[in-house]
Amino acid sequence: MMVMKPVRAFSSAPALCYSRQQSFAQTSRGRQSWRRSQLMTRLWDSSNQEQQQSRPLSNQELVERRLAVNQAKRESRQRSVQERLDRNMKFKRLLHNDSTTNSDQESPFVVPPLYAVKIWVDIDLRQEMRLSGREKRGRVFLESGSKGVQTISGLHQELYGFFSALRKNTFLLSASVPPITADGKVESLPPKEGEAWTIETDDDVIATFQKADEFFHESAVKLQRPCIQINVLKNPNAPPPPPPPAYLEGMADPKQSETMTMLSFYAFPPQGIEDPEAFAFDIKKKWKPFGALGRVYVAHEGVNAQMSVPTNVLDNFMACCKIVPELGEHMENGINIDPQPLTMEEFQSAGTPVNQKPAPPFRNLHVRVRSQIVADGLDKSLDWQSAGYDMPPMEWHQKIKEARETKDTGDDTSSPIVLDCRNDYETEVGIFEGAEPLGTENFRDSWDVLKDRLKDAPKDAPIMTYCTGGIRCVKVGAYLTQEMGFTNVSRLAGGIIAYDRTLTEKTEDEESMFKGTNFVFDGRMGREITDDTLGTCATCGTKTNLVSNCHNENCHKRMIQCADCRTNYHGTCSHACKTIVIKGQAKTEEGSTFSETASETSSKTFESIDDYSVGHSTPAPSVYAEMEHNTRAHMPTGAHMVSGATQGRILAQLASMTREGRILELGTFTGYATVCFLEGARNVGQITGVANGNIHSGPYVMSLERDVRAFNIAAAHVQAVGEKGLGVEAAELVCAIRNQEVPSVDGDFVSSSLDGIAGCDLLRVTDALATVEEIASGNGSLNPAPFDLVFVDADKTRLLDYVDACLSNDRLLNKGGFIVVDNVLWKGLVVEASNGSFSSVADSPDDDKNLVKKNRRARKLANQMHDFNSCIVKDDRVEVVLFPVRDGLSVIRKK
Ligand SMILES: C[S@@+](CC[C@H](N)C(=O)[O-])C[C@H]1O[C@@H](n2cnc3c(N)ncnc32)[C@H](O)[C@@H]1O
Repeated sequence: MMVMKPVRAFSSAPALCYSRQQSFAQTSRGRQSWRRSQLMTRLWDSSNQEQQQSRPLSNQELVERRLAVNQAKRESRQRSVQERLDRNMKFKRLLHNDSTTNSDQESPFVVPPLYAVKIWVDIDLRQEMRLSGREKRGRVFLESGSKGVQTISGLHQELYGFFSALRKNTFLLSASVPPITADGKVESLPPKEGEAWTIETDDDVIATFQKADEFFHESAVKLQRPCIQINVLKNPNAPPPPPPPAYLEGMADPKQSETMTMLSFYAFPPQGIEDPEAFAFDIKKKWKPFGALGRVYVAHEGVNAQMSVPTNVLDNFMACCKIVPELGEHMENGINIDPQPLTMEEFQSAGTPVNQKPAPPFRNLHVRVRSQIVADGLDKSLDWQSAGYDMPPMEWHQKIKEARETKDTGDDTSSPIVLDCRNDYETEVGIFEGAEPLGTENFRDSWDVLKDRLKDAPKDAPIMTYCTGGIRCVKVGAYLTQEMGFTNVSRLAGGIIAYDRTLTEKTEDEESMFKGTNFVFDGRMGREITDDTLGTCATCGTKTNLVSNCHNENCHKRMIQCADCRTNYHGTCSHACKTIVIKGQAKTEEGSTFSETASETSSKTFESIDDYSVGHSTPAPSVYAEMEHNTRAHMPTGAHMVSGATQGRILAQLASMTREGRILELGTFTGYATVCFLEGARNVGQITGVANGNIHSGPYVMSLERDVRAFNIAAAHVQAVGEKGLGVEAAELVCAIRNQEVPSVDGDFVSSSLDGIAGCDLLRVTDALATVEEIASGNGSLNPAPFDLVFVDADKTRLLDYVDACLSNDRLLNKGGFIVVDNVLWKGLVVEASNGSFSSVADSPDDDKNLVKKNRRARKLANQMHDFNSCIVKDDRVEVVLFPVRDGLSVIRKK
């Protein structure tokens, strides 16, 4: 678990940068940075400052510092939005009470005096601002009197809070008396000619609210409170929006691009990057229109980027990079472009598969601030501008060819020393002829290797270095010349990527001196340059050039592994990691397999009560983890719906406690809980001695599902369990489902049984509620013997109907039986629902439409869940215990 350090831990070098920041603060970017540094200065622990002054920021500190700044900004924005929302909510409640308890017009303001302000927005401005529905039908309540809005800036603030897209100086305000319908409803219509007055000054604001008061008292129609309409009009004199930068002119729509181009570049600008955070923020914003993806590192020393850009906007992207002062001419060798763009289809599967599914090389654009763009581990910074000769690829090609020929003649005394400055796993799958690998596991180890390798070399020995894209050789070149005193150092300009491209572009049928695969730092993990297979699978020893990272997050070792082993080992490097991945746990001893390793707990330390509780509960058989993995592989977007280990154990235990082990599940999904129930029902059968349970008697599970795909996966799972039980063999069988197309069930019905004791039927239905109501009515085709436990886990909006079907008579659920309802805490939001105000899913002006929609749905469901919980606890036909496990599980006993 990641533990956030307290803010105090940001002990970097405020005083060190202080004077520089003061002069820097005179520029506009400087001012931004200045404000940020001021904020940070407040966060720093002054007692630590002096001793920390000269220490450069560590990577971790930089990251934490950025997180803290962003967090502070987010919190402050959220606070102000929340305050507005709370206030409006409070007003609405007060107004509601007021209107229900006090309709006396003589004293309308029992609650704080409020104005109902209708907001009408000019059509042009509406379109420009792309207003949401709520904004178009604007209404706010503003307090009057000393707490109310009395100034023009106060009124502007209210409007900025209301319209997230409203920009300073782009609008004018006027006010008018709103039209009132005969039954007292306040409408919001465009103001009539000559009936509106402008609001420009504080006096206009006061006069406007006075007018509202007058209208309230004089209106022929009875009004609940004073109201006024504020009109937001487009300012004809507003300065035109700045023209788009030249590099965006005439740009194609990146979404229409048929191909993606992979590229990389780096820059070590001589002046460095003054404020990496501001730079990262700026550059991300600049690149947004291009739909670029990738991973970019920014540090004081420069920029290092691996990206993919839609090919139809590549020229615009490059033009944009050129005018950024820190990039531009400092992008050594320009932008390193992969010779062959990928079609969109190729791109979608060019990355390393995730959960055995195709994945693109990049999914997002990450621009991250680091302490260095290539971590070198040196204790001082060298002059990156002076790093030897940047040798053009064709010259390099000739030199390597000559070296080969010389070597063939047996005289290689004058040959250059060619050093491959990449790590061992990169060198293993591809290398230049005649090159010597440094054989490092990490770039930081290069210096000792170089010292050792070159200790006897004359200072004028020709040394040629290369790496993937050239950036590492800048550091190696600087080290060799400045620290070791070599005078004849050259580096392959643009690295292997540029070599490959240049050779392809400039020659026909010229033999590449680089053999094998060029490892690249994006999801492709390699680009084949020649078909030589040089690597050896670390797991089985066959020849392969495939490189991947171990899927066990705690290991993540980069390794060479063939496609078969990748599948068999679940993308991990060893049996140990495979077991961890399968079990979804973080710690297992080397060599253990699927076994239920309760003994591991004795030596384990625990980080939380949850961790401790899991560690001291009998572990679930490994087949369950396999089912979860299959769900993630085949239905990734719904994988969170699976009950999972903790809840699954509770469900199995509850099923084991029932009288006859008869369980009905509503919402099978991929069958995880179904198998838990089968396990419990089997346990009951083993005690009672009743076997071969079925729809009419004995231990039996019926589960209803409407989704075909989920149904098919669940069918495969329960059938595997029916065939192999719950042990290791079942785990292997279930695991095998992962890599195959799940077979479609012929029909809507699948039967299985666990250990010949507990029977199971999966039914595909159109609507579980209709089916249970039919069973409860006794008039349908299904007439199962009553169940002991009904697990309600289908649609969450009709819970009371499902429960009613269980309680209306005893056909569906036995007396003394249990109804178990999942998700009753709805991500903890029921607490906020019960308070009538949501803070964690409140709308914020910065939220995009999707988030607004998601939050609205979350609030709606939380309210419904709260209503259900409030209702069921008052129902005297049942007794309820709400367990705060996972997303909340209510166990309801039918009296
Ligand atoms: C939360 S998941 C069930 C998870 C499963 N019980 C488990 O614990 O692993 C809910 C499932 O109910 C299904 N569902 C939702 N509404 C339904 C309905 N009216 N009839 C049948 N199935 C429904 C969904 O397709 C989904 O697969």
